[in-house]
Amino acid sequence: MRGLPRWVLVPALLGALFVVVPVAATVARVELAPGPDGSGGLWALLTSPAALDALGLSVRTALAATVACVVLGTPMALVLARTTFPGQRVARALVLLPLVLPPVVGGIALLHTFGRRGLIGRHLEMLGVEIAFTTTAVVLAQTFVALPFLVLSLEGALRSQDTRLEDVAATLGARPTTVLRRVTLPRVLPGLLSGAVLAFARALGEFGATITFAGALQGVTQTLPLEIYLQRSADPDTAVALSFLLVVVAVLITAAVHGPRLLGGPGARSARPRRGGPDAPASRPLADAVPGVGADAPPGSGSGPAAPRAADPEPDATPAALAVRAVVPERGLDVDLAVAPGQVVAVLGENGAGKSTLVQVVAGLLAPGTTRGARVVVGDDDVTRAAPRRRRVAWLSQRPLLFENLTVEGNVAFGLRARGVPRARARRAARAALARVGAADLASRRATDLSGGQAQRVAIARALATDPRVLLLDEPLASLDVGVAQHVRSVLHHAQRERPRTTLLVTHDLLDVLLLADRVVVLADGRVVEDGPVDEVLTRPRSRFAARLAGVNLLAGSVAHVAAPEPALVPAAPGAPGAPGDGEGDDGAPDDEREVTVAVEGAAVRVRGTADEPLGVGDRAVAVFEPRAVAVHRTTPEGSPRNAYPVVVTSVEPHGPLLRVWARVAPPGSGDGPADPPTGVGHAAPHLAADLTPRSVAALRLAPGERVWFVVKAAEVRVYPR
Ligand SMILES: Nc1ncnc2c1ncn2[C@@H]1O[C@H](COP(=O)(O)OP(=O)(O)OP(=O)(O)O)[C@@H](O)[C@H]1O
Repeated sequence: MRGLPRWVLVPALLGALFVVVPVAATVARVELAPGPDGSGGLWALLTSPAALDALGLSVRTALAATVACVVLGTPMALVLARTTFPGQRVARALVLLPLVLPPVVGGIALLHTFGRRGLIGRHLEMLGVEIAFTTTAVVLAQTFVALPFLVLSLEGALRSQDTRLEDVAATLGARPTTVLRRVTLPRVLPGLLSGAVLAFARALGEFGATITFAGALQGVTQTLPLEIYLQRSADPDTAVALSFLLVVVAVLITAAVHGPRLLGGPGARSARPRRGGPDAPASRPLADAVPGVGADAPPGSGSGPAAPRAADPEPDATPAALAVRAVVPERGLDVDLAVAPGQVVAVLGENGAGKSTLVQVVAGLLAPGTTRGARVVVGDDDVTRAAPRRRRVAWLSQRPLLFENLTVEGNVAFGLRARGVPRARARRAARAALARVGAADLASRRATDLSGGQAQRVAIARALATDPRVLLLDEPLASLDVGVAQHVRSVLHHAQRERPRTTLLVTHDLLDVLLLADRVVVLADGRVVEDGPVDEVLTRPRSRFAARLAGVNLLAGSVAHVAAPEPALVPAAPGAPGAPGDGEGDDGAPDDEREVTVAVEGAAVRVRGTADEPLGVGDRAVAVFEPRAVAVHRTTPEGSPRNAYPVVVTSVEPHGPLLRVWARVAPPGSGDGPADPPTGVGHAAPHLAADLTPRSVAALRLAPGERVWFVVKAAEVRVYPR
């Protein structure tokens, strides 16, 4: 009752009574014992030939209708839940029409379709096939009214599932049919069972369509509801006894299917997605449950340039290069990227920059666009049009996305089995892959019974077990605690050292970049804005994102002034002071250093610094300086050569023994003190950091919204071309 008002109980109870009392009233009317003349009595009534005929017919036809509903309804639910096509809403409404149609209307519709003069019936009759008023007609009528129940139930279950598991299965090499059989359907089994039960119950109780389309011939079309209806006036006791029987049959069947749920069976998994009893039938590896799995993907059966081969558990070939040109306008992505064999490229960028979209394009989950030249090439194979399973590109996302219906070993062996590796060999390889990530002891665990770090290690083993040519790591450590992330990071590090793989690593974490990557690519608004070796990008960032990652301030803009002499235009005579090779310029700085002033984008300010690369007026440039080089003043500072910026403090946060004060450059306000309003600074304005001691922060009374001045000496600012 927690969180619910007590009055809710009253209508809830009334509703329950409304359902239960009529059933109880019927049951109360049942005469169990025979009358004084020896006639009647429940047993005699139920075992009369007419009752037995009706019961047998009802159960047989309802079962047949349920099978028909499963066979037809499952694909219908899949199409409705997993595809989009024009007129889908209309199609869905039509499929569900029997739910709202009076059954007798359904019977008439069936008669006009399958009757002797019906649309299809007249052709069937020419072939000597008659359907109306036969047992087949009963099954058709029951299927007609019961089908929407299965479709609705299964479609709901399918829609609530995370489709990325199917994407993972596809990238591991599974064919669509294998994905459906081993990933999709096992996960929606409870929904399928509920739908089948509902369909059976509906078929068992079907009356209107049956009597219209099939009539009431004892033993042929006279099902239990029809028998009850016919006996109602002729023999009310028999009608009551048969009604009782229908209630008992319905209750028994519902309990039979839903019962295991209460005992921790397959249904239990939907109620408790993370935990389940070890005896649950669905917890068996599906490889055991489905004989011959993988037989539809024999080794080397694929066609096309990147056809899969049976994965070798032993590391083999040299890593493949990756080239991707992707233009996906609806996601704002326009990227051209080439990755050397075995290189680990950290893909960085703000939220929404396009990192995951790039990864999806490489994995084959998203087309690279229709622009000329759009392509994905792995090694020598152009896989632009190849299905994910044919690319041998493994994809690891933020969530481990393990297959819940499989054990840990079953998960890791999945890709190998999907590629046709025999079961025993796949299991051996899976155990070896688990051992490599330090998870050998987890092999027989259920995938749902793992911690986040364990699950992610298993996911890594699963990705590596198929020996992918390219590894896509989309923030695989993002959802882990710091300690666990460190462990998983070192697992990845060792895996890469043991067997270098061409890798795209999407991350927001500096440690990932430092420990795992060789190169950094920064995306902004779907474009590559920075690309270079890790050390270069972190020491000389040219994008705001890289600067923030490296913990330095960056002001981007264009060169407004270069102090004479222009570096490249006025070369000094060899040997003369300031000439190349003499080691020093006029001011004691290295001779190729020049003072450069940059007009900053997004703020009406300039920054002066030194550049050691040739730069001319108008060139795009970035000015970089450390937060510890920034002094903070309450009033406008005097003196030169200094850069001074009016800023509004946005936050103060701990940074080792210091405090980092974040502030946005803002036009000088009406004075010192709090800005009005404090948030009135545009988000495009440069965001700068200053590292101060807690004492200084207290003395300056720095708090969000305060207007102060950030001051940095020109000698502390390095300017680089963009
Ligand atoms: N399924 C989708 N359908 C349509 N647009 C999408 C979809 N997923 C992402 N987008 C859009 O595509 C752009 C790039 O998104 P993407 O997820 O690739 O960014 P990201 O750099 O990975 O971001 P994050 O760091 O938040 O994961 C964003 O504008 C986003 O809103």
